[in-house]
Amino acid sequence: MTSPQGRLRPEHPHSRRVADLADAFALVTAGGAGVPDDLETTGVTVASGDVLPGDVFVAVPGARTHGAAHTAQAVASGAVAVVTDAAGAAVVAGIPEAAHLPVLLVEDPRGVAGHLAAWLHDHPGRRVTTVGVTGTNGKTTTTYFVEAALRRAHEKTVVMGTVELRIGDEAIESPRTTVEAPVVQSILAAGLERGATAAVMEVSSHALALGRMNGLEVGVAGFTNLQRDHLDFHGDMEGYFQAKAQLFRAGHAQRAVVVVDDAWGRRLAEEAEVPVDTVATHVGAPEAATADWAVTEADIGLDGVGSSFVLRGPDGTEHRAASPLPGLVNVSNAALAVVLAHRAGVPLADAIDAVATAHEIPGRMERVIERRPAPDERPLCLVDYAHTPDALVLALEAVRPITPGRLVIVFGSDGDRDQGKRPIMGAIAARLADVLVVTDENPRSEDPASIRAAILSGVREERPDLADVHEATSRTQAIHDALDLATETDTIIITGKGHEPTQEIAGVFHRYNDRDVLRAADADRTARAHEQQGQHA
Ligand SMILES: CC(=O)N[C@H]1[C@@H](OP(=O)(O)OP(=O)(O)OC[C@H]2O[C@@H](n3ccc(=O)[nH]c3=O)[C@H](O)[C@@H]2O)O[C@H](CO)[C@@H](O)[C@@H]1O[C@H](C)C(=O)N[C@@H](C)C(=O)N[C@H](CCC(=O)O)C(=O)O
Ligand SMILES: Nc1ncnc2c1ncn2[C@@H]1O[C@H](COP(=O)(O)OP(=O)(O)OP(=O)(O)O)[C@@H](O)[C@H]1O
Repeated sequence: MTSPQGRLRPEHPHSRRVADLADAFALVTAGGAGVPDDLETTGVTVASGDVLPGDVFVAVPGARTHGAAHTAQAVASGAVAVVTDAAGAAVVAGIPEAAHLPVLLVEDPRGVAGHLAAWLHDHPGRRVTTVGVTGTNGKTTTTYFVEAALRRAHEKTVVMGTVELRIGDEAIESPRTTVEAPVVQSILAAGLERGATAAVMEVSSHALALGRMNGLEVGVAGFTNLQRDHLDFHGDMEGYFQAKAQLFRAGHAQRAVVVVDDAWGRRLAEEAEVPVDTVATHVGAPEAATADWAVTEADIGLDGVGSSFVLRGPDGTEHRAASPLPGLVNVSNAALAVVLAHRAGVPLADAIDAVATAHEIPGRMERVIERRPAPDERPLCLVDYAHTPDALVLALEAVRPITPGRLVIVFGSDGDRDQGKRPIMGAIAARLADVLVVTDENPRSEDPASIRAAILSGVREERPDLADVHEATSRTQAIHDALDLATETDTIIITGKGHEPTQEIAGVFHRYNDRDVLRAADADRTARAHEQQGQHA
């Protein structure tokens, strides 16, 4: 079966000789067998399940398996050659289906994969305007803000991120925040083929640590912030910072825009190897005096939801701007996006105008049910992706000012991920929300009840009597419970899963989406109300 990513490959890919690829990267063949002179390739992949006929299969050693062990599947799908390390070549030598294939040796197959793909597709990243956004929180929101601005100057754009992979209006679900390096290159190549002239992408720390950006030098790199997350992978904050910092080295970006609200951003701006625009987004903070760009005023509550703000530019000129989404964090994201898009060539006024009206960002403070008075009587219901302690604080603080009644939160915490944050998240919710419904997020291989217990231990620190604290053993039930508990003056915020289309429980991905469940629960209540009215009539 072809991976859906195949749909975002170029329809008419460059065809290049495998011998030229070997020459270009000084690759030697394992065991002395040569590369047939007329052997051509049209694609590169690191995943055997994604191979299309004509691909070079780059077999990468991983934490779980060596890609080389999956060469038979790659061959069956039409791989024409294998690039791998010595250990991989030894594995391939034992696979009869691969006996006819040239095997090219390289020390670091994962590191070279993006460069091979960039070479094959003739460096598509050099022929489109590119923006990459990294940081713990705000990547998705900022990316969509930037895309809205880029669209003022480019008819067709490419978006790659957590929510989707999209060329113009053609989108597929994204398997992760940043796809493998050869996929980045083939999507850019497909974008160019279909007339896209600009691309904006989210860049995760995993991507930087695992070479997924190799082969691409983005035009402008953006940094939002660095907060506790992914310590299971990076070990400590220093390791996490160093991974992010790679995007700001020569060869990875031409220039950068860095939010300097936190100490990590200030350090990054100092250590970056490329020209940097600094942006201070906290009104009155000391950084505002020295940053190139600064938010000098911000008012929450524009249209009852978003915020208006003033952005001072490097020449001292003040620009009136706005964020369409609630909370000061989105002022931060909007300010960063405006400067990123401007540095990527969009006139400043157009960038400001476009960002101010970029409402639709899936699962990011998404307004799913509007506040409605009786007879319907519904609370305002938001779906938000906050899944780190800092993001949770900011999300709850953003929603408090637009909540006349009680703040109701439905939340959980991921299984098989940083365990330390569970009680911290519980304590934050207990402190900043009024009513808590503790439930599951993606339990993965863990026992869901023990994850909830860890969250509840943090809740108890703040609220020993567990008043207004509920536990629901399914997320769907939790959402129904929240709707039962809330009245029209309350706000329900469902955090942690955002746009996610599935819930992973015990190794199985179930179709699940907070927004859809919320809408169904809302429709269910409406139907029940009508039924009751019918009975009373
Ligand atoms: C920690 C991490 O990122 N691991 C990635 C890493 O896994 P790994 O080194 O263990 O690789 P492996 O599974 O042993 O496989 C080795 C090689 O064999 C290949 N293979 C494997 C099986 C097979 O049948 N056929 C095949 O070809 C794989 O494609 C791979 O190239 O390399 C694999 C492919 O090369 C990735 O699939 C895998 O991402 C896993 C799925 C993952 O969950 N990554 C997450 C943590 C991630 O990257 N998240 C960030 C966002 C984080 C955030 O901000 O929230 C992201 O960018 O999405
Ligand atoms: N600039 C910011 N600073 C802190 N928190 C933020 C910021 N922007 C957004 N958030 C919070 O973090 C959550 C995630 O936002 P968003 O999806 O834009 O970030 P992300 O970096 O893409 O996260 P992920 O990589 O986990 O998808 C939001 O729902 C919001 O609550």
